[in-house]
Amino acid sequence: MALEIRTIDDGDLTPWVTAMRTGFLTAPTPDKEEVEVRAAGMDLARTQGAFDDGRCVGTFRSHPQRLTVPGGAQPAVNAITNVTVSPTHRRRGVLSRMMARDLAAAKERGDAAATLVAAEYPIYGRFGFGPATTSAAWEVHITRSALDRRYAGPECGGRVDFADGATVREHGPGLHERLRAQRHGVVDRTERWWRFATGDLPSPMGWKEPFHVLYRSPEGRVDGLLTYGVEDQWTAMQPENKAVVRDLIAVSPAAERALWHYLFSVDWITTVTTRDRAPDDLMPLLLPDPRAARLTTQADLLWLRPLDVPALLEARTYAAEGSLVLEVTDPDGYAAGRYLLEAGPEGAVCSATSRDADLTLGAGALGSLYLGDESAVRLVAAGSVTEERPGAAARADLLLRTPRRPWCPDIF
Ligand SMILES: CC(=O)SCCNC(=O)CCNC(=O)[C@H](O)C(C)(C)COP(=O)(O)OP(=O)(O)OC[C@H]1O[C@@H](n2cnc3c(N)ncnc32)[C@H](O)[C@@H]1OP(=O)(O)O
Repeated sequence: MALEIRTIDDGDLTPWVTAMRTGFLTAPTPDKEEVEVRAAGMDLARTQGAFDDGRCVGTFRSHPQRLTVPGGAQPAVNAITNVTVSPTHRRRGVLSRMMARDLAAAKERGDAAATLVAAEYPIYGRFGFGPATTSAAWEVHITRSALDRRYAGPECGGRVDFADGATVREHGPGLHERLRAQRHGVVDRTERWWRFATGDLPSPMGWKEPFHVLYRSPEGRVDGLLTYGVEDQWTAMQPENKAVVRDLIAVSPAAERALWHYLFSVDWITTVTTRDRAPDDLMPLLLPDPRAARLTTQADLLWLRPLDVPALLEARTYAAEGSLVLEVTDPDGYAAGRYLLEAGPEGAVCSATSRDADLTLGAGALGSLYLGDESAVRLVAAGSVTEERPGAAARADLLLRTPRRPWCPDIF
């Protein structure tokens, strides 16, 4: 019997979760509670399974997402996740078939783009995705930072207090909404996200209660949240505890500085590790010796696949006034065309044109340039974008690049 790819129904949930766990190399059999918790967050109409003789061997699902773009707009995008094909069925085009179905549905729905976090770099370029944000992980050796650890609370009258999970669920979503309005690359967090982060829903990935700390401004506004765990370690009667940051979001520099400074000052903690930060994170600059913050990983995080080029380019703002003609190639057709972008700090107009192109680029390269993290000049030098008119790549960079780099703090 030929391999069947279809959306799943309630009766498929346990085999579907089993197949996903198999693909992700975790113990295959889920317990009932995990299946129920996962099912509550799935839209079955957007959840595909691949079935071989009735056995689920492939998983794929998507969900609605809001992505903040430069300027603060938050267009609807199609977020893809839980992609697996069992090792017994890999490299037979199963992923390609599920991806084709999902992208067609997203285009039909009018989503401006599709997004995902790639398990491995080589998988998604062929489907028109390009790496659009960079993620950084640091290990901070506090004793080498020359930081004054005498800490008497935040500057300017703000305050830092511990919070329980319920308080985080009360204040976190509003704080995150404010962050989303000001930082491009950030994606929305659902109520479920906050429940998982605070232990209110059992996480399939396991959960250990962390410490939550809120920063309040002098006016009493919650402007920052820090969530961290601690790994206990003592050597020769000396504390060498490690704080592992799970989340640090702030909507003012004062809040950001206060939360880092607080964490760097906690007794017994000599090392702080943090992942999924922006590559231009403020944190190293808060240390008298920034070399004490060692960059342990720097890699792509959010991948973006343009589906509606005019809608996407019109959603963001630009660093300068200018125009650009882009010839976008896309074997799947969704983003293909020649577009005139007339851009400026207040927004842009983008429409099909017959004018000569300034740059020729694939959908994935446009995905990489869109949030401002990548440089067109660099992609031309690497051979993945063609400059049709001298100076066009530098002009594209003047328009597209952003003062702060995009940051996607969440893996989904
Ligand atoms: C958003 C997320 O969920 S990311 C998680 C992705 N999942 C994983 O990494 C789990 C482990 N891996 C898997 O489950 C599978 O190998 C998948 C999903 C990555 C690929 O599924 P497959 O059905 O084998 O992919 P498919 O056969 O459609 O491959 C299409 C093309 O991509 C290539 N490809 C697929 N996966 C990879 C990979 N990991 N590395 C390099 N190339 C790859 C194939 O070689 C093929 O190339 P070709 O057309 O030139 O022959």
